[in-house]
Amino acid sequence: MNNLISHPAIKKVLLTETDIQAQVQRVANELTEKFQDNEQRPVFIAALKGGVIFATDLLRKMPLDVDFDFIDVKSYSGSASTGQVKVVHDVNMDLAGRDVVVIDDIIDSGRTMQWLSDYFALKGAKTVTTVALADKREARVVDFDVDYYGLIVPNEFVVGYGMDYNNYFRNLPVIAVIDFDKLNLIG
Ligand SMILES: O=P(O)(O)OC[C@H]1O[C@H](OP(=O)(O)OP(=O)(O)O)[C@H](O)[C@@H]1O
Ligand code: HPA
Repeated sequence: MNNLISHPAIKKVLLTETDIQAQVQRVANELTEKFQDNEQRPVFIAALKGGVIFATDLLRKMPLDVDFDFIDVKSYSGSASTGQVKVVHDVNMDLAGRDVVVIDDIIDSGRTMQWLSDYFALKGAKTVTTVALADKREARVVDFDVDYYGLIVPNEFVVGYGMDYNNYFRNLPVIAVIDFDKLNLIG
């Protein structure tokens, strides 16, 4: 089987596995400090599919008692945002009065995280904290600042560690930039 990292459509590696884990550990420490004296367990909600790999690594680095749930939202087709966030699968938990922490892989236009933040507030969350591994802040089209992030990425389409191009490269263990001229070699 071919090595995914040496796939011709992978143009440049931005972060190695070791670099990623160092940033995940830093964010885990920051969140542990924030929630360690909470009386009630915070609810960590991972946004499917991209946010799951980051969320499972993050939670295992936090020595805290937490609730864990998922929401599946979609807004991308290939590398283009449709501009509309659609809920494919909703959370199961009652969020009224809870401290909610939303985890996603990347914030690009900012639409998804802003929408999720508003959505959980409408469901009655006491607080909503946003966390993303990658912050592509140059690409924002809405005015949104994430509370905690692992790294800032350039305004290019990135893949790996949960981030995909049409469901390819999610399981790439590094974070890399895709070569759009070689996308015909995918599949
Ligand atoms: O800031 P934005 O421009 O909204 O982009 C970020 C969102 O786009 C991706 O999700 P996608 O809709 O591709 O679903 P997926 O996680 O299942 O790949 C990513 O996982 C974020 O949720
Ligand atoms: O750069 C990106 N890569 C993967 N998924 C994404 N969703 C929004 N931006 C991106």
